Amino acid sequence: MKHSKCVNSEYKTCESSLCCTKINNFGVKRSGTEILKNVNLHIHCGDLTAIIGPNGAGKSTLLKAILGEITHSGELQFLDANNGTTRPSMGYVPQKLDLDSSSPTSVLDLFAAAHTNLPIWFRYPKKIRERVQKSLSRTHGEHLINKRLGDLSGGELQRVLLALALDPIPNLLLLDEPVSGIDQNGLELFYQTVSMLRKNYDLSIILVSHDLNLIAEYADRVAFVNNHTIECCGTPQEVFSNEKVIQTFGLDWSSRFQKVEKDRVANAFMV
Ligand SMILES: Nc1ncnc2c1ncn2[C@@H]1O[C@H](COP(=O)(O)OP(=O)(O)OP(=O)(O)O)[C@@H](O)[C@H]1O
Repeated sequence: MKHSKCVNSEYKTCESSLCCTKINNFGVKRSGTEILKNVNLHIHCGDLTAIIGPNGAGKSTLLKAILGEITHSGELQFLDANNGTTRPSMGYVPQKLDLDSSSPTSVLDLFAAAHTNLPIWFRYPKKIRERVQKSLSRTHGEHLINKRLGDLSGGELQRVLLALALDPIPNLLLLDEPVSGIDQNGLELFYQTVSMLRKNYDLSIILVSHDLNLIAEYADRVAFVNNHTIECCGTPQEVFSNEKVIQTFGLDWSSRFQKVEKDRVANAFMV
């Protein structure tokens, strides 16, 4: 079988898009141990880039380094055709959140705390409630506004955190997919929402993911993190037919992609 040759991180030239984020030569050491080295990645506006890799490969570490939450070497650039080179604004949804499930804090309180200096025993101005309602509608979570955070299901909490990360709309959205607490339907809905958001807002999205089926369906690009670096990057089809990826996940996806391509051609003739 012929495997695709993946080139570390480069897949499009920045000139082809109005903006892009460049991760240049990132390295991370924690407690004296090298977690990541020579990580290079270019993300274009409107692209959903999935980060995959085995457990402990450094996927969450990469997101935290991009956020500036942990120290790293290398640099992050945001190139915007209109504004030149700047630092991108970022939204982030973590993999897990340690919530006190007995706390009376509501979804509205959470947003108000992020957007105002008002103590939570104050009655919120109407415009705050309207802004939160609008934010939640982006992820189909309007009905959750008065719910206690501790009462939200895994999928509902994910929708609330996604809405919060999108207010205001960032240049770069970083999502660490939860590995527990969300069922398959909830995950599918999450991917559909993310996919729709990137189109509507021309957002650059980096998503750490464990669900290869959903990535194959929704991601524009995939980066495979292994042995402390990005070993392979390209379209889902390119990455899933790479030998190292097949070995790591024990899967051969080439027949699946041939079927997807056959269905696409068949559908095109039926129109
Ligand atoms: N604060 C820390 N100090 C030292 N090592 C750490 C620290 N945080 C994480 N690590 C190590 O860094 C490596 C990468 O962790 P990370 O959480 O980024 O992996 P991951 O690819 O996101 O894993 P998973 O798929 O299991 O979520 C792991 O070996 C982890 O033990």
